[in-house]
Amino acid sequence: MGRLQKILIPFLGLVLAFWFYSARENFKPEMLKGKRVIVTGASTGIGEQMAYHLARMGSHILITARTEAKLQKVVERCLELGAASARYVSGTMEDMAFAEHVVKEAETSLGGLDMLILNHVGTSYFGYFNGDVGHVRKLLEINFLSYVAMTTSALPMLKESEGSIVVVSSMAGKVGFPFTVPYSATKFALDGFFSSLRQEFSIQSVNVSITLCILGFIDTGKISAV
Ligand SMILES: NC(=O)C1=CN([C@@H]2O[C@H](COP(=O)(O)OP(=O)(O)OC[C@H]3O[C@@H](n4cnc5c(N)ncnc54)[C@H](OP(=O)(O)O)[C@@H]3O)[C@@H](O)[C@H]2O)C=CC1
Ligand SMILES: CC(C)CCC[C@@H](C)[C@H]1CC[C@H]2[C@@H]3C(=O)C=C4C[C@@H](O)CC[C@]4(C)[C@H]3CC[C@]12C
Repeated sequence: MGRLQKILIPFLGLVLAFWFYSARENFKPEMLKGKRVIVTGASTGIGEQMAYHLARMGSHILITARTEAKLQKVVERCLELGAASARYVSGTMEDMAFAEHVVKEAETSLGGLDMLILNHVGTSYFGYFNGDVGHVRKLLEINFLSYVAMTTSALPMLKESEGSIVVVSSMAGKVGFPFTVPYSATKFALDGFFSSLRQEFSIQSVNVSITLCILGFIDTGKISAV
C-alpha cells in the first residue's frame, strides 16, 4: 500500500494530466484559408512571424502595432506570401479606444472575425522591482486591459463565427521568476481573466475557444542570451 501511494498514484496522475492537456494533432493549414484574423504586436518578433504563417495559409489578415513603417512592410510581405488580404491599423494599446477601434476595423473591412490573436507587449525592464507603481499600471493597461477591451468588443463577431481567441503568454505568467515582476504580473492577470472566461463559455455553451500560449524563451533576435 505504501509503494502504491508513493509511486503508482502520482504516476497515474501524471499520465492523466499529460493525456488531458496534450493537443490532438488534427491541424490542417486549409483550416485557416479565408479566415479573418487580427494579430496584435505584429510589426516584429513572434507576431510578425505569425502573420507570415497565416499569410501562407491564405487568411485575411489585419495587423496592428505602433510603428507604421514596419507594419507596411509586414503587410507587403503577407501579400507576397499569399494572404487573401492584408491591412494594418497603427496605434498604441495604452489607449483602450484604439484597442476597440482595431476590432471595429475588422468589422467594417472584413465583415466579421474568426480569430483574435492577442500578442503585443509593452516595454518593461528586467531587473529587481524598482517600486515604480506607475510603470506597473501602464504595463497592465497595455499587456492586460487592452486584451480585455479587444476581447469584449470582438465577442459578438466571434460568437457569430464560432471563432477563437489566442492569448500569447509566458512561463512567467504561470510561475514567478526573479527580475520580471511587472511583466509577470500582467501575464498572471491574463491567465486569471481568460481561464475564468473559458469556464463561463463552457457553462453557457458559447462556442468560442480560448487558447493561452505559455511560451518559454523564444529567440527573436532581440537579445542574444538571457
Ligand atoms: N520572446 C520571448 O522570449 C517570449 C515572448 N513571449 C510573449 O510573446 C509575445 C511576443 O513577444 P516578442 O515577439 O518577443 O515581442 P516583441 O517585443 O518583438 O514585439 C512586441 C510587439 O508589440 C508591439 N507593441 C509594443 N508596445 C506596444 C504598444 N504600446 N501598443 C501597441 N503595440 C505595442 C511592438 O510593436 P511597436 O513597437 O511597433 O508598437 C511589437 O510588434 C508577447 O506577448 C510576449 O510576452 C512569451 C515568452 C517568451
Ligand atoms: C525551467 C526554467 C528554469 C525556465 C526559465 C524560463 C525563463 C528563463 C523565461 C520564462 C519567460 C521568459 C521571458 C519572457 O516571457 C519574455 C521575454 C520578453 C522578450 O522580449 C525577451 C525575453 C523575455 C525576457 C523572456 C526571458 C526568459 C524568460 C524569463
